[in-house]
Amino acid sequence: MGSNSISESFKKNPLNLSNIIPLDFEKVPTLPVSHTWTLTTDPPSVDPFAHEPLPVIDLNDPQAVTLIGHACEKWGVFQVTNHDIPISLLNEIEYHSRRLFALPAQRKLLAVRSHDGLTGYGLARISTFFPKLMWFEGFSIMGSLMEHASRLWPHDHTNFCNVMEDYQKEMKDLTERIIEQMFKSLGLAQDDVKWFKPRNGHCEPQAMLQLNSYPVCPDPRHAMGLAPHTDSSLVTLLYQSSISSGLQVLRDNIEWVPVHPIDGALVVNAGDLMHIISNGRFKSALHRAVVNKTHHRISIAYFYGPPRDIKISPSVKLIDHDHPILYRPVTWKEYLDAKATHFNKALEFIRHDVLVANTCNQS
Ligand SMILES: C=C1C[C@]23C[C@H]1CC[C@H]2[C@@]12CCC[C@@](C)(C(=O)O1)[C@H]2[C@@H]3C(=O)O
Ligand SMILES: O=C(O)CCC(=O)C(=O)O
Ligand SMILES: [Fe+2]
Repeated sequence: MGSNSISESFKKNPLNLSNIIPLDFEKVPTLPVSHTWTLTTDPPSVDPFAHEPLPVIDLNDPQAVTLIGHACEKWGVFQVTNHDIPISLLNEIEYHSRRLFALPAQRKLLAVRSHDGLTGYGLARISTFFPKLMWFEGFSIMGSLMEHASRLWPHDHTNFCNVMEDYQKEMKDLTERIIEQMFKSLGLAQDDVKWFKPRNGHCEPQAMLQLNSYPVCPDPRHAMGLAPHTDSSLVTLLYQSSISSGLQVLRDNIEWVPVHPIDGALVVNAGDLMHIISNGRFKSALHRAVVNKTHHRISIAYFYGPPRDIKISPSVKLIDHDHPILYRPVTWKEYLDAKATHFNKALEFIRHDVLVANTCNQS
């Protein structure tokens, strides 16, 4: 793979084993100190009628483009219905994810992610930035899966692999449909974002699939499922099974608002790269996942990003006297490098006006 593929970023920013290997959650009756957070994750005291609710958009709505634009400006997150992903496929991916996480810990560790790799079992990459560990285990998939899957199920991984592959194909098409609508709402046409779905098609987007598992937790108020972060992608599509909620979005920098699961709906997250292209017009929302005492929660995130070597920068159409350019061009790989060092300050690091300072630091 070329030096600008996102997996190069994981090689360059390897993790420590203690930030990869999850706890054997079934074996701990109480919350260990290593997983006890000082802040409580109490349910937000939001008056459901005090604010505009998080948008739910019917993709067949003739107004969909406008609605998506508004949702991205106000929230950076929304849910979509009528997306044409068969419910049977959503059920299947949930079934296979649950089957994976239900394996004994020792078995799962046979497929653990390497310290500089992407595919495999482990904690979230952002774990390094927090003093406490998360009540979380994940399985990341980028590119070929066979090797890891056959360690989990030596004789019986074909179904798992097929479902993961089908799901990624469907997600790619849907994500591109939604991105097209986002671009439209910004007034951008095919010619303004040439790398996106090029007609000759030799410029493949990079994407990765992440199965998230939040086991039942003995003390959810003092635990964290997935700590607050923004997604580094262009767009992330999240399927959260309707069994239990857990995803929350920070509204106006003040309060955590739950994203209630809607049967068969998908959550769309505008990522940091979309924020950059839109020159700050679209939010990439800070979100987190909390855990609970009764239900093992599963979610499946599909991160979509530009092809390697493609520099993402604010669209010239969105820059004018009143809207000066905010960010300098970055590839996804460069952005992930910045994220691996600066985490939630990565966007500040690539601000256009700090260009000189950064260049000096690197030399
Ligand atoms: C393509 C991506 C998106 C990454 C980084 C890279 C590979 C791993 C992804 C996740 C998956 C789990 C949540 C997250 C926050 C994490 O810790 O690792 C994601 C992160 C990001 O959105 O920054
Ligand atoms: O599990 C969730 O609801 C959130 C997952 C998430 O934010 C992610 O995978 O980036
Ligand atoms: Fe996320």
